[in-house]
Amino acid sequence: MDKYILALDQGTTSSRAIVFDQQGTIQSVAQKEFQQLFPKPGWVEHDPNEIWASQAGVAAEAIAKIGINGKYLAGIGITNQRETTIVWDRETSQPVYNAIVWQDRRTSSYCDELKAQGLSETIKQKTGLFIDAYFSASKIKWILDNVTGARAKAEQGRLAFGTVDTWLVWKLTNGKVHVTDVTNASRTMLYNIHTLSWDKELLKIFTIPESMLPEVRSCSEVYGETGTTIFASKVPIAGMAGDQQAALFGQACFEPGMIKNTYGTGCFIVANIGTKPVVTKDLLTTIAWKVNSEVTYAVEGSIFIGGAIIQWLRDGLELFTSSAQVEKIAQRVEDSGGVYLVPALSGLGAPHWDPYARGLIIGLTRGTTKAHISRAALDAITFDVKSITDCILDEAGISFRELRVDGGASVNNMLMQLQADVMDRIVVRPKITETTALGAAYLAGLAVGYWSDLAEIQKYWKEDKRFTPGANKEKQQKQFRTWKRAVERAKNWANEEE
Ligand SMILES: Nc1ncnc2c1ncn2[C@@H]1O[C@H](COP(=O)(O)OP(=O)(O)O)[C@@H](O)[C@H]1O
Ligand SMILES: O=P(O)(O)OC[C@H](O)CO
Repeated sequence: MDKYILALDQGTTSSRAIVFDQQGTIQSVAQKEFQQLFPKPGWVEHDPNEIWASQAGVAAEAIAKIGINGKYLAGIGITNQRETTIVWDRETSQPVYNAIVWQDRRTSSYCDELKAQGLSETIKQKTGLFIDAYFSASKIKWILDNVTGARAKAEQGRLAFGTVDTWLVWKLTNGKVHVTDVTNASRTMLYNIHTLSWDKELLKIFTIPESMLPEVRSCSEVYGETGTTIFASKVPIAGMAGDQQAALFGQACFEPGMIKNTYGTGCFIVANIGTKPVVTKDLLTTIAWKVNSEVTYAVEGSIFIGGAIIQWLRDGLELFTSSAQVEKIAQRVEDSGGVYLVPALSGLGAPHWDPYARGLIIGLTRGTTKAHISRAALDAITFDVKSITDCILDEAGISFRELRVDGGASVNNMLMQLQADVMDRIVVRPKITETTALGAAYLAGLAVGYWSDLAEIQKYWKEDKRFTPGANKEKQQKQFRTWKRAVERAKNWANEEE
């Protein structure tokens, strides 16, 4: 019987497990949503034990569906929602607090203090990141400062920190292995992307004991073996990368200048910039992957609300009952009828980095219908993405020909056409849009000799549909300029005095 690779894709709203064969074809999928906890406005948490239980459950289900067990797995690749922060007791493996999710804004005012101390430039130069509550460092500090006894225990070396990749490896190996990979490390705001090490000055600033941190490894190597409970035999864990970097890998964007966008809850536009970490004004510089001891860097534009704005029209405004309906409804009108939407529901990420911005719908008249609002929401997603690709062009000097797309909302053909129009660039959707899981599978497979090299992987990338800029492009570009005025009005809203 042939062997397979299992990818564990631990996302913000669900845990997924996908079995791939040697052609990179999906053989089996299992998925489970888990609880989103919102204890206070702006706070977002997950239960780490539920993350683990759901991930372990879907792993078992995915292999059972095709009647195999661990003996038929050549390796496991892990990919994960990034930045989300878990701190646990090394002895008991029990988390000391819930996972603080990347979307959580509780540390915004602490981040303002760091900015006021003039640390922005130092942190940007060392980590490639903007000071923002998005990243792990301020979340770890919050746990140490707010959970009774946590700081003392951490100082005694009794607590471990991990992003979700680290937590899953810890659980899969029964607490034997405490590692992360360079991509996840590069999102903590504690990792120096030039020296490729935890940065002592940053650890001091955030008052985090180094003993809590995992060992940082490459994205493609054997980190350890699983226990035998789920898989009935030991399986090498051999690949690891944050989900957006894994998607870049799964999209086979191996050459500098290649670029992808994932249209999920948020939108994450990531461009391969080669082996030198260029620090730009408005984008993040991050590690794309480390394979065979070579580090590849990327610039990234992170948009916090992407497909989630469609979810909000569905669940918050109840304009329709399934996200897919937005396309038909928006098609009822020729354009948004002068309505503009700024999806700043959790502040604005790149290129504005304004945690106090809030969502806005402007240009309403008595003639406005839900079709106009639906269209304005689709436009807004493409405008946000265009803001980032403009920065990638202007600041990183990347004049890409085509944008490779994936993620849940990339199935929306109208959205993809609008994207091509406003950017005046080709948009290409591959046959397999589960690129995040595929990237993790490739990384694991390369480490265990299941695939030979990048050239082989490149061959498995197949185009599904291509969207070419059309007749509408001037109109969309004009509306993009108007939309930018709306963005200015949404900025700093939650911070303004009465
Ligand atoms: N046809 C569609 N048109 C627009 N948005 C969609 C469509 N289908 C799904 N979405 C949006 O895509 C998102 C789900 O994408 P997915 O990649 O599964 O997200 P994640 O991995 O971030 O949980 C949801 O926010 C949903 O509203
Ligand atoms: O879980 P996703 O796909 O929404 O991705 C989350 C990102 O990794 C956050 O940086």
